Amino acid sequence: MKEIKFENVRKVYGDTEVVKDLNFTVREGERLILLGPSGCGKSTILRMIAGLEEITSGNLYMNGQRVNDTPSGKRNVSMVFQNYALYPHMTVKQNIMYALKVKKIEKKEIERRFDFVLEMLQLRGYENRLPKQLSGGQRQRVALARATVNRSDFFLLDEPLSNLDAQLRVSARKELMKIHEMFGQTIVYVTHDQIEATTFADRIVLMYNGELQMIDTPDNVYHRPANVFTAKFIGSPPTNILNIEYDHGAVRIGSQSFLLNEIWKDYVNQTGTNKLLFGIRPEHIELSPVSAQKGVRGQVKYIENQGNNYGVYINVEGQEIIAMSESKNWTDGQDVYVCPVMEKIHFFDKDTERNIGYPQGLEMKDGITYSNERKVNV
Ligand SMILES: Nc1ncnc2c1ncn2[C@@H]1O[C@H](COP(=O)(O)OP(=O)(O)OP(=O)(O)O)[C@@H](O)[C@H]1O
Repeated sequence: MKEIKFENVRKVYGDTEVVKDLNFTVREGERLILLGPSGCGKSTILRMIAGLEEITSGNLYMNGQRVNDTPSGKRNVSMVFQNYALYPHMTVKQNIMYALKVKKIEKKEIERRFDFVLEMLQLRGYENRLPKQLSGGQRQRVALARATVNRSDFFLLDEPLSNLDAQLRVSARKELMKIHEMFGQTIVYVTHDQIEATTFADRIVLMYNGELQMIDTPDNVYHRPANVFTAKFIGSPPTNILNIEYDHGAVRIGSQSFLLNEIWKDYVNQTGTNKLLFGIRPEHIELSPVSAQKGVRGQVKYIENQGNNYGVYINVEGQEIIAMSESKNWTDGQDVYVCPVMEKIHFFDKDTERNIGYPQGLEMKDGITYSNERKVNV
């Protein structure tokens, strides 16, 4: 059971609680990404799993065993750091083989593993070089190779690709996927890059300020955000979060309103709350230059060229809304009707900022089935 379980885990430095009451399980063989802004506690969590950081309170289980007091060397983990942490005075070969020698693995088996990993990570010909004689990408592959030959149950990576350029990152990610397919380790991977997270993860743990915000698949984190923070953190530009008045199926922004479809109307009415925030992603808004019943009127503030699309910034009664448009033919000050796509809207409780959930049977246009559960954090 290559599982990692956090049970009420806290980490405190002096007076500061940097990880707060953490409860989640990393499933056997999954690729779990720890994602969140700088300082949210991602590396601390990873280092607690590795045994490099003491746990202040709570329990950490690996393979079903409580490991709070188990030294790092006995946890069956391999780790890759952002700065690779290669031994500078050792050659590529010595760096990769070092841990195996320490573990007293048979010489023939060491050579076999070394040969395999050299081939897989395209390091043949570099065996006798020192780290300083390698490029960043090559050093990164040596660090991956060193972690791979160990064949440990748990593979921990802390921003392993952040020193690489965009192209090298893509190929390194593919190599990591290959390693995972072959050895099926449980992977915990820290990044603050959401593209990296969504392309690599089976599930994402989104952290903020030491607190777990949501744990779910990349699709659900994007389409079914558990709370306002998740909705705003995932996606670029971020989800529009608007102050609204809700009244029996009408969503009012200032003096204007639009009607929800029946399925949403029934759902929100049944929750019995009208203290709501409204969420819609920029890419889920249709813009119309002419009056539209499904929308509210605003004025274009400015246009941002985003390469393949244009971000249109719109003022709706004092609130700013960003919408994506394929057209750049919008002029500053022009009236525009903002029409949210009903299948893609979100409501959050104004006080708790938690998502109130989604109506059963809400049809998603892209054919993917999302969880309709009321996602309250985990
Ligand atoms: N040894 C330490 N002593 C005191 N505070 C620390 C220590 N290590 C980390 N912290 C604090 O704990 C918080 C979480 O740090 P951590 O490195 O886990 O964040 P992170 O999410 O990995 O950030 P980044 O993406 O910038 O690496 C930060 O506020 C940091 O300043």
